Amino acid sequence: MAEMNFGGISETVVTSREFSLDKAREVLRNETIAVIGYGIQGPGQACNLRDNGFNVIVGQRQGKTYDKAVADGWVPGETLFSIEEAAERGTVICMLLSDAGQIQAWPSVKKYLNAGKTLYYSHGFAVNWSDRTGVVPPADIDVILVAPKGSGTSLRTMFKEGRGLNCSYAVYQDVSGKAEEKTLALGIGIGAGYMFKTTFEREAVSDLTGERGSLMGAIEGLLEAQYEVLREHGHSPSEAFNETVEELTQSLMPLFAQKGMDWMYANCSTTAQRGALDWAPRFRDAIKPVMEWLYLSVKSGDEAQRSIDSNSKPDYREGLNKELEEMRNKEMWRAAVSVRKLRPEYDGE
Ligand SMILES: NC(=O)C1=CN([C@@H]2O[C@H](COP(=O)(O)OP(=O)(O)OC[C@H]3O[C@@H](n4cnc5c(N)ncnc54)[C@H](O)[C@@H]3O)[C@@H](O)[C@H]2O)C=CC1
Ligand SMILES: CC(=O)[C@](C)(O)C(=O)O
Ligand SMILES: [Mg+2]
Ligand SMILES: [Mg+2]
Repeated sequence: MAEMNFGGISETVVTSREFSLDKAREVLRNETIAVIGYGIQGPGQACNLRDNGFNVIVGQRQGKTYDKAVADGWVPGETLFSIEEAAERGTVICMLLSDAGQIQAWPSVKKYLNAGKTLYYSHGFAVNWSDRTGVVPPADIDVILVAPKGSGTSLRTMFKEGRGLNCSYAVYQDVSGKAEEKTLALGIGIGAGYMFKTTFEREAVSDLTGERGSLMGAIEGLLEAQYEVLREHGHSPSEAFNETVEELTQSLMPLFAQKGMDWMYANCSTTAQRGALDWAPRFRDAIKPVMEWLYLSVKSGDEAQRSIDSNSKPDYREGLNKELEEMRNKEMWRAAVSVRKLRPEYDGE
């Protein structure tokens, strides 16, 4: 564990310097890690754990993602099973079904959660909103969390590049007295870059806020608003797209990712700096009430309920795909396809 100063506030973080991969392997030596669900997080975590030398099996229902598991080298009857069979065989049960799927599958997983097993999550959702999910873990098992702060797809690609994706970690129930050490071992095993400590409640609330806010919902809304205004005032799609998205992702975001926002500012014109410094507080003040509304909507459980209700429908996937198709077909994102093709490094992908 290392104490790190985050802008004046001291926090505990854990990296592979404090908790080595060898130590992680030692801690989980006698465990069979059952990754239940093979959607986005499942493949990232299961494949990283396997490549890191852990004893891993996968549980997934039949269908497209089961076939993906086979293509990734999981062998039916040896390392790939139905959800129930994996839950029975595993000693560490990693609940990586969709959050709505976890509710439906809970009765068939719960019956295999015997004393001595460990229940692992990558989200605080199921347990934090137990009044809505019905998920109440048995009292005689460890319940822990490692939540990658990014897509399972990035978890895997960053691992292959020798990098690591940051994760939060939490212990909800420590029966064995070893819950924290198992949590950290699993975090290192799945390829965490560093881990910061949280609780199930704080993870659930911050995660739903972040993804609805600046990470996904707010950024999409902001980009659309600017693109629409430029187009409504006669600017061409290529100009509107470049000035709204392409310059942000290709030039300016990497600058503030590397050395902070003031560094990005310092590398832009004095004209840009003057204007952006004036407009940033206006945007902050206009957006903050919506952020507050969002936070309270998450905190009250309303957002969790909405996601449970819509994602529990049998045709939820078709519905989501249709909405993504509508997004893809917007002029802004069709313009993006052409812009990407014009990048000098474009290689047909
Ligand atoms: N997608 C991501 O990268 C991230 C996800 N998480 C968390 O990780 C967990 C897994 O999320 P994803 O990988 O996005 O899940 P997902 O939406 O990709 O679903 C995983 C699998 O669940 C199965 N499934 C869904 N409903 C089912 C049901 N009723 N019965 C049986 N199987 C069912 C599907 O076959 C699917 O392959 C969630 O708790 C999520 O909040 C955390 C960080 C990032
Ligand atoms: C990728 C991630 O961490 C999200 C946005 O919270 C999610 O996929 O739920
Ligand atoms: Mg997240
Ligand atoms: Mg999330």
